[in-house]
Amino acid sequence: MFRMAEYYAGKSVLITGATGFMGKVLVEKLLRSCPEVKALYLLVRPKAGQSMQQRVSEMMTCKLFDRVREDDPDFHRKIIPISSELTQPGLAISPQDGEKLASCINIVFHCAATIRFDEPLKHALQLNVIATQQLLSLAKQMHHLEAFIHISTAYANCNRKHIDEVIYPPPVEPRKLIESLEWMDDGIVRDITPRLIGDRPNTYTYTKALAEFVVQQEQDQLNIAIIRPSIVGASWQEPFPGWIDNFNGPSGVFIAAGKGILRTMRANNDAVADLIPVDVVINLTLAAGWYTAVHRPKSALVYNCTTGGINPFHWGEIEHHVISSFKRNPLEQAFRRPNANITSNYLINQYWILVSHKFPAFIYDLFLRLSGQKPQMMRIFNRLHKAIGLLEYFSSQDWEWNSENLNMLMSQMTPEDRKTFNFDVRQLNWPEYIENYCIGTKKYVLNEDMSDIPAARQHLRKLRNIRYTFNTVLVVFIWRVFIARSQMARNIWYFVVSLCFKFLSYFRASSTLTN
Ligand SMILES: CCCCCCCCCCCCCCCCCC(=O)SCCNC(=O)CCNC(=O)[C@H](O)C(C)(C)COP(=O)(O)OP(=O)(O)OC[C@H]1O[C@@H](n2cnc3c(N)ncnc32)[C@H](O)[C@@H]1OP(=O)(O)O
Ligand SMILES: NC(=O)C1=CN([C@@H]2O[C@H](COP(=O)(O)OP(=O)(O)OC[C@H]3O[C@@H](n4cnc5c(N)ncnc54)[C@H](OP(=O)(O)O)[C@@H]3O)[C@@H](O)[C@H]2O)C=CC1
Repeated sequence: MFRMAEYYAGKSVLITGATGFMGKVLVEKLLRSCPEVKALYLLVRPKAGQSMQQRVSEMMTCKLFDRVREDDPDFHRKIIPISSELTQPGLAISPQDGEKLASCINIVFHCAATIRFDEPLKHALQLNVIATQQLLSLAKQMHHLEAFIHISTAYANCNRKHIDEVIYPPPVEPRKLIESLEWMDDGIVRDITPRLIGDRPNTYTYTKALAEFVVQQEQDQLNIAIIRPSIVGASWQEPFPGWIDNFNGPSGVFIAAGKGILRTMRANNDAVADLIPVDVVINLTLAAGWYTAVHRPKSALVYNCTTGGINPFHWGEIEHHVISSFKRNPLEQAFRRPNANITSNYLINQYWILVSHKFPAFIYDLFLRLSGQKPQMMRIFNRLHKAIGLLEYFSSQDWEWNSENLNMLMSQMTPEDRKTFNFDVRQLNWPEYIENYCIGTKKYVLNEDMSDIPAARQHLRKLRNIRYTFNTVLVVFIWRVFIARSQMARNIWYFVVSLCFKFLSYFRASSTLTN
């Protein structure tokens, strides 16, 4: 059987979205585990005043590439950035670059997308659907293309409860939608978006579903596979545990909880939290690239890349492990001690938002104002509420994904490849993974030093003392205001105290008897 690294040896690979979270891990893994790969062509756009060359050079200095750098300090010679803005006609690739790509590329990995949940429909359509169409056209001109791998999402069909590894009919014919939106101004598109997306929660899942259909249209002319990851989280094992570089999906929620800002969120404790580590997704993607090129399935194969059906873990458990992990390894300058409750009850959540989010934010902002500083906490909470409001759809229900193709793929790999490109999530130990994930957000997203943990713990102790003092003052205040002034309140109070006293005496007496 062909080993995967042998297959990738001498191959030229085209990657879109290489500067993104998953793209970077894909580039790193290809360079590290397939060292004979010939060249990686990355479609990159200039951004934020940086040229595409500068962006790629900066990316390669990132800690993620430390292991590759150790193995091969000259690894960057294999990386060839190609200037491309995916929302432009022809992907804004120069004719020379177009010719070069047509003559040398063997495999395409299409990762680029807008993953924002609040993206205006026109823009999401432009990037997630039209750019995919254009990339497919470019792929059809590639003389030596062996596989085209498209990264979709497990939630592209989240309007269904059970999702098979098939491409479902699209909610609308993409071509018709593109034609009709062309003449509409942004205001009209905004007004009709809820009607168009129907029972999907956002433009992201809607356009990703359309993109799958667009990809499927080319299955007679290209060897295609579609990867559908669920909620992609920090790495499990590679290149090192806990690597993560963004606030997307659960990461922002974890950080907000670790900072003691997020205290409540609407989620179903018993619903499956379908997190999937980024290295698992990338290993599966590379395996799918190899299988598609070598075995050339007759039609596009879809791989649901999820954990829920194989090794389920629930939001309630995630909450418990995130909070205890951040208590052991606190973030610096936490606003309050980490302590979050998730609930599926709307009213309870609203109550805790008021008591645990808005009230402390108001008090803190008042303190800032009085000390001559700019208030900021209410603004942070408003942004947080907007973000978690968009995520609640995914944390309040479960889905079932079939994973037959994933199992088939695993069975086709050699035992060595199964180790090198491991995507067997049965071995995933969730508490350990969540611990590394939380530490990863601290180290790689917030760039905090692990040596500062004793000081961060000291800060948490200070916050705990402030809380105890505040609670004591509150109790004394309530006592003074209500109890001391009303006979009835006093009677109730004495009744409660005497009841507690009786209970205590009873337990003391019964424990003396048993001894
Ligand atoms: C104990 C807890 C237990 C919890 C249990 C429950 C957990 C539930 C988690 C559910 C996750 C569900 C995910 C579903 C994923 C579907 C899978 C996919 O296919 S798709 C893939 C998934 N796709 C997604 O996840 C996309 C979702 N995200 C969005 O759509 C948008 O970001 C937005 C609408 C939420 C905010 O838009 P907007 O207001 O315009 O804000 P910007 O975006 O412009 O960011 C501004 C700045 O703020 C920064 N920052 C961000 N968050 C935080 C934070 N929490 N804190 C601090 N900072 C944060 C951010 O880095 C940026 O910094 P800079 O660069 O300026 O320096
Ligand atoms: N993260 C997740 O939880 C999940 C992600 N997915 C899918 O995985 C893929 C990768 O996601 P992820 O890495 O998280 O996303 P990121 O947002 O981190 O990366 C997106 C990439 O797309 C590129 N891109 C966006 N717009 C353009 C453009 N106009 N021209 C050129 N390049 C552009 C970005 O480049 P730039 O740096 O220039 O902005 C970036 O490299 C996506 O297809 C997504 O749908 C699926 C399931 C879950």
